[in-house]
Amino acid sequence: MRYLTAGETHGPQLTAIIEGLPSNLPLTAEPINFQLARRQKGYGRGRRMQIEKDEVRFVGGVRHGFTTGAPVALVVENKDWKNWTRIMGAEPLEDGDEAKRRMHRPRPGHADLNGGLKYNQKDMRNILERSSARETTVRVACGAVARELLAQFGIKVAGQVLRIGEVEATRQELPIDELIRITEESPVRVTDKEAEARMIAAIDAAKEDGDTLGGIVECIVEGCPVGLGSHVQWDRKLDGRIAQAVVSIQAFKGVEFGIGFEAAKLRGSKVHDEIRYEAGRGFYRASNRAGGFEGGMTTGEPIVVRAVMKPISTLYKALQSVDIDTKEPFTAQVERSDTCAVPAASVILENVVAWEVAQAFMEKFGGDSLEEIRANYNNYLKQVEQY
Ligand SMILES: Cc1cc2nc3c(=O)[nH]c(=O)nc-3n(C[C@H](O)[C@H](O)[C@H](O)COP(=O)(O)O)c2cc1C
Ligand SMILES: C=C(O[C@@H]1CC(C(=O)O)=C[C@@H](OP(=O)(O)O)[C@H]1O)C(=O)O
Repeated sequence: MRYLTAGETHGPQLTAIIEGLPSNLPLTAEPINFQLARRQKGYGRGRRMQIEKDEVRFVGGVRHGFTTGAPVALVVENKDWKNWTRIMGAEPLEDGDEAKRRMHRPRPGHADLNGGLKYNQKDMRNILERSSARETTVRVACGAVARELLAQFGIKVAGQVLRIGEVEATRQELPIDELIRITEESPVRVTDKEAEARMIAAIDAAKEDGDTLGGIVECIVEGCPVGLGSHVQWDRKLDGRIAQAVVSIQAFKGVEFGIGFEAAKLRGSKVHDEIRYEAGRGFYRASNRAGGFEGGMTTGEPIVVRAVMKPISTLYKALQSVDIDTKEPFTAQVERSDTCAVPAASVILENVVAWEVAQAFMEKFGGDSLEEIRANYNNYLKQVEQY
C-alpha cells in the first residue's frame, strides 16, 4: 500500500492517490473529515486556519460507501485559493501584485533557500508553496483512511502533547479511550489541566514577542498483533519505517520509542521488558519500555512513539537573512504564520503513524478484499495462539 500527494498551499487543492487498499472496506467522508477538523483545531495557529474548513472529496476508488479495490483518489480544497489566483498564475497579474508575488528573502529554518538553489528558482514562492505543512491535510486524510482499515481489526490510535517550549505536561497512563476523550477536550491536547493553562500562556507570550514555540508529541497505537514489520531486512523494520515517516513531517526533528533516549542512562536490567506467559493470554511483557517493538517487529504491546517538533521558523520578529537579489543582509521576509503548531502536529503524528502500521498490516495479511484479509488475520492469530 502506498500513496503520493500533490498540490500547493495556495493552489486550488491538495490531492492524494492511495494504491493497494482492499475492496469492501466501508469508507465515507465522515471519519476523514473528523481527523481533518482535529488537525485544524489546536491552539496557536495563525489566520489561515480561520479561512480553511478542510473536507475530503473522494474522486476515485469508492462507490456507495465502500472501496472497490481501485486506487482511492481524494482531494481537499483550499478555501484560500480565491485570494491567490493572480499570484499563483491562474489569472493575469494586476498593479501591485508583483511585489507580493516574488519571494526573495529566505527564512532561516524553512526550505526557501535550499529549495531555491536546488531547483534554480529565483522566486522562492515556488519552494514555499510545496514545502508548506498544508500538505499534511492530505497526509492526515490518507492516515484517516488507514485508521478505518485498522479499526476493522480493533486497532486504535491516540495522541497527546507532552511539552510546549518550557512547559512539560505530566504523562498519565490512561486507558486509550479515556486518553482520546480527555485530549480531545483540550486546546493543547494534554490531560494535565495545570500544564494546559501554562502552555496557553506560553504560546500567548511567544506570540506577543513575535516568536514561536516547538514541543514534544506522543502517539500510542493499541491492539496490534505481534509480528508487524520484520527483522529480516532493514527496510522492513516497522520502527524504522515509522521513524522515517515521523521525521518527514514538516518541522519534526527527532523520534523515540518507549523510554527512548532515557535508555542511554539505565542498565539493561531496567530497560528490557521481561517475558511472561499465561494460559489464555499467551506471551506478554511485564512492562513496555521498548514502546511496542523488538527486532523491528511489534511485540503486541502498545506502540509508543514520541517526537520533537522545532519552533515554527517564520518569526514576526524576523531573524536576519540575505536577500538573494542584492546579496545584502535583511531581516527575513515575514509571511503570515503560526506561533505554535504542536497540538495540530500531534494529530498529524497519529495519522502518519497509523498509515505506517496499516501498510505493515497489509503486507502481513494482504489480500484483495477485506474478507480475504480477515481470513488471513484470524488464521495467523490461531497460529500464534497454538505456538
Ligand atoms: C502543522 C504545521 C504547521 C506549520 N506552520 C508553519 C507556519 O505557519 N510557518 C512556518 O514557517 N512553518 C510552519 N511549519 C513548519 C514548516 O513547514 C517547516 O519548518 C518547513 O517545511 C521546513 O522543513 P523542516 O523544518 O522539516 O526542515 C508548520 C509545520 C506543521 C507540522
Ligand atoms: C495551511 C496550513 O499550514 C500552513 C503551514 C505553513 C508552513 O510554512 O508550513 C505556513 C502557513 O501557511 P499560510 O502562509 O498560508 O498561513 C500555515 O498556515 C495548514 O496546516 O493547513
